[in-house]
Amino acid sequence: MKSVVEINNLHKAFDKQQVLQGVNWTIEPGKVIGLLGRNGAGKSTLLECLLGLREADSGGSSLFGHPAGALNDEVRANIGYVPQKSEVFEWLTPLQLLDYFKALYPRWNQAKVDGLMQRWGFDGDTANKQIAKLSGGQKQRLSIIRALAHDPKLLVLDEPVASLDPIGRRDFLQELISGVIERDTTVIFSTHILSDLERVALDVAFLQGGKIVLQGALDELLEGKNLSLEDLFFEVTK
Ligand SMILES: Nc1ncnc2c1ncn2[C@@H]1O[C@H](COP(=O)(O)OP(=O)(O)OP(=O)(O)O)[C@@H](O)[C@H]1O
Repeated sequence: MKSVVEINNLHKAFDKQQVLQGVNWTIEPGKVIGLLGRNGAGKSTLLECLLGLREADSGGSSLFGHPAGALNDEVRANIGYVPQKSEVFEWLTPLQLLDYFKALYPRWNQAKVDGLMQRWGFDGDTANKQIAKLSGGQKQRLSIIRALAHDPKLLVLDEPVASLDPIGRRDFLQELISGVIERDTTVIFSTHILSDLERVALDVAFLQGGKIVLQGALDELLEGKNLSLEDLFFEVTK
């Protein structure tokens, strides 16, 4: 089966700081992968390069067999992305934002959007409030709804739950488990919340020293070692 993501020898530096130093990473369809690494390890940079949103210095990424820097509309329509922080479109209201994106995508699951809007607190005034005036967690919820709305085949989430309260996190994980994983969507998400990751991710990948140093099925990585995921994190990233 064709890989959803294929990254070959990817390098990226900011000024003299080498952040990614030869990342090789292949992700097969239907995988749900948690991307782990210390603060500043380069997770956001890697996810941006992976999606073609940031140009690499050398090496490259391809998505569904197409170079990430030159994706056609059809491939683009199969990708959902939740950035760590997004400050674009802040002058719109949530309803206006979703209407705007609806017009851009050939496929749009309005029933899913309506359900999530209602369950995730956008059923009253909040839906018509300027996004700039929403809380950090409300903005993050909206960003997740936008990324799920077109039923993407590849979902990339950069610390999607960082601003969410415990109920918001539980709701998000439930949505991920029931709505996304069951449809065989490939999911890559970075997080520092290991307990959440253990609930949904079957695979983990560790970014350390500018490379993916360890990747595999979570249960296999922990099997027989008498280690928790936190222990493994310390061991791999120290
Ligand atoms: N636009 C930029 N200009 C200069 N340096 C940058 C830029 N973006 C990121 N960096 C640097 O690259 C390194 C990796 O940053 P990145 O945000 O990718 O890490 P991260 O693993 O996502 O961190 P965190 O877990 O804290 O979110 C950091 O040292 C950061 O300062």
